[in-house]
Amino acid sequence: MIFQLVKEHSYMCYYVGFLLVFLSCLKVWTLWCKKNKCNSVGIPPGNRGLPFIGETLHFMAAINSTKGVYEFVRVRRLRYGNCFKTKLFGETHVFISSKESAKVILRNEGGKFSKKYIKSISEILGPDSLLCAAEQHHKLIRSRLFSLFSVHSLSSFVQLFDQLVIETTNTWTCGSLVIIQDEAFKLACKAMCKMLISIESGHELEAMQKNVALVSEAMLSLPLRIPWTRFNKGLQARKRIMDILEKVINERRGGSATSRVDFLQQLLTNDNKLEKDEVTRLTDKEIKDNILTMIIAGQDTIAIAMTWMIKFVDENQEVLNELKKEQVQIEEKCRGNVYLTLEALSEMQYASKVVKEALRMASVVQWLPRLALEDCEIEGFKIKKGWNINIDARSIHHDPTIHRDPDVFNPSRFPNESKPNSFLAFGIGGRMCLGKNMAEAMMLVFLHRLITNFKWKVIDSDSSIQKSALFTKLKSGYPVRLISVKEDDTNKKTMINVTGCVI
Ligand code: HEM
Repeated sequence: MIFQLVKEHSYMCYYVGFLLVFLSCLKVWTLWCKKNKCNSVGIPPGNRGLPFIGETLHFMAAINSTKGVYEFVRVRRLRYGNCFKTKLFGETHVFISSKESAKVILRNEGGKFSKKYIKSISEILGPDSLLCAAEQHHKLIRSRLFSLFSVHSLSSFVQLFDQLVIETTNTWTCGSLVIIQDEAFKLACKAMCKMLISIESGHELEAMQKNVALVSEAMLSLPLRIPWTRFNKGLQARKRIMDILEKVINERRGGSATSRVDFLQQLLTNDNKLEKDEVTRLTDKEIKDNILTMIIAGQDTIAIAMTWMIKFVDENQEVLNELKKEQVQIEEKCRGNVYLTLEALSEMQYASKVVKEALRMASVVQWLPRLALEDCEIEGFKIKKGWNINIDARSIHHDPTIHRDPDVFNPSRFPNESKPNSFLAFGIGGRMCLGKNMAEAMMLVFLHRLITNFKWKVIDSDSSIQKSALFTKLKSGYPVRLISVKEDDTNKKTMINVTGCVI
């Protein structure tokens, strides 16, 4: 009889089944919300989103939008304030935008915090990368890499970089269209490959450039090892870079090319001086991960920073004029030298402020990630062990209580507004950028050569951000039409008559 009933009213069964599933889901959802509410007393405000995935989909949507991934953070900071939490890729993330908390967390005097990147970044860079290594391991690697960034190395690097910039700018003719970001990217990659492993041209350099670009693109992606995904392509590119590095290391260990003067050779030579079992020796795996780290850390960041700097300068003609005055004077003074020197850079006082202001405004690295190693309290909220803590550098850089008129490009605000812990472009504390001086020097050299050799007209001033980029990369790449400024017969600088130059 029941069988008969079911047969005649089968659609009823579907309704009842659907109702039961719906009610069960509702019950689970209510219990989940109740549990979260009980647990949320004293913890930062925010939306943990859907079970398991949290707000990952919103985060991925921001990554794939032209407003850039920071939009995800900006919107929530406006909604919840200086400290909020969210859930990404199955983990709790807290974002904090106060310089007082930045000091406590980044200086890490109590040893309560470590570094932690999201999975896509840490897998691409490798477990032995200085950027990702946990505390003790980090100290060991940093102490070994630190010596590579001496004043002596910086001095040689300035000349090397200037040589590359001159070679590149010599190929730019009056009227040529140049995409600043692409050129800066190629320059930075060339400089890093030469400085680190003496790869400077040909097939190997091309392969490096291609693979490094794929690795960079994979840093902010869903960490799925599925063929054709950005992440998987990045992992494959990483493997190819590792193979190139392994080949170079083996050649050096085998005795060939040991006369090279580069970072890799310094690491290997220093290693040989240590006893075989000494703990401070770096393994080949550590060397490879960190050469890759330095290529990545020193390429995208610098190319993007240079591009924003040129954009800001162009949009602020008074700054440009002031800068020109200073740079032309320095050029006159350095006339006898083929390349710029560290001394010449130290005289670029106004340009140094321009570099710093560009880094503040652009906030290329938008937040600095850490991991809470124990339960603690931040900004009056409870933070649990294992949570990811992100210091929102961009918001601190644009905080009107710290920087007056924060959205105005005003290099002269420095040094007056140099308040402690409020300039985080390179981080602060024990994990501060190792390449800070190098990066500033590169920006000064690039600025000097561009300003003293060219005027330019911007072709696309759109500020949209490139999708899927880890840093605030301009989508347009900032294309400009160049007009050269040449020396006349009497060796004086004159602006070339631009008639005849197609602009
Ligand atoms: C404008 C360019 C650059 C910017 C904005 C920048 C910014 C940063 C930031 C924000 C950090 C992380 C700080 C933290 O988490 O507390 C960092 C780390 C690092 N940067 Fe840079 N960087 C730049 C260029 C370079 C260059 C040229 C190199 C050298 C090749 C370099 C090498 C590194 C390394 C090795 C680390 C890891 C330091 C550690 O964890 O001990 N960076 N950088």
